[in-house]
Amino acid sequence: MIELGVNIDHIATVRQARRTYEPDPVWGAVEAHLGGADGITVHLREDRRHIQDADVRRLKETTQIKLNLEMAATDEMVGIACATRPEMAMLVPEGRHEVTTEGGLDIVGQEARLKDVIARLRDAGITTSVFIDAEIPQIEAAARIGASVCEIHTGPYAHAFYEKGRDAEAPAVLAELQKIRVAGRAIRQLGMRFNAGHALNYYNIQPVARLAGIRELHIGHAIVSRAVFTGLREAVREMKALMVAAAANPEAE
Ligand SMILES: CC(=O)[C@@H](O)[C@H](O)COP(=O)(O)O
Ligand SMILES: NCC(=O)COP(=O)(O)O
Repeated sequence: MIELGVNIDHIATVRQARRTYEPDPVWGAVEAHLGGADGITVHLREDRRHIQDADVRRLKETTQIKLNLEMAATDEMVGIACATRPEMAMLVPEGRHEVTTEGGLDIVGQEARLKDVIARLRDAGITTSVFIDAEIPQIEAAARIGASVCEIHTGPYAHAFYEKGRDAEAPAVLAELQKIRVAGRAIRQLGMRFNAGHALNYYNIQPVARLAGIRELHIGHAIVSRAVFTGLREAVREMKALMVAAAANPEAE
């Protein structure tokens, strides 16, 4: 069964706009769970622009579904992850001036250091994931450093989909989807779990959810945006229904 991890960063973004106590991401996690989420994702950024350290601790204590902590591969973040022990930690690249994550992690260029980070997380009992572009050298490097999961960056696919008038059959969209498909095959052949995420929404989700062997999709901005108008539980329910319907007719292997 395909799983949905709901990224609740932007509940904290609204809270931090006033540096106050509401809306509370922990309430968001409960609502997402009740809407059918299989997991909760938060990105504890080095600049703490949205999610705060205390949020991660409170989520770990209260959330009854899996917690996925997105983090830069720094000593500070590894320390927080090992102390908090989320079910999964995903290494992501971070730029101080980016609005959101702009690309996948370059594992090839820093294998020895990332291998050590992955080992420290694994020794703490945390499932290790890496956020990477749909490129075979990065997938092979992920396997070499001992990652258990690869989350393929779906941003290029999502941007092509939007730019081509939300036409899922446009050649540029099909080309980006094909890169994710090929990446997924390589990830599975190397014995890792095939996840995907970034900029997925209610319109572009189904071709990705149909890919052979896809296990988990992480979606935040689109769900929290819709939740402003429908409530989070309903926004999660609608996304999960689209995913499950698509995954019921998966692509052939
Ligand atoms: C790794 C990824 O694709 C996103 O989840 C991103 O890291 C979320 O961070 P923001 O919520 O700050 O955009
Ligand atoms: N890792 C991707 C994620 O958690 C959600 O990304 P987005 O849907 O907020 O772009």
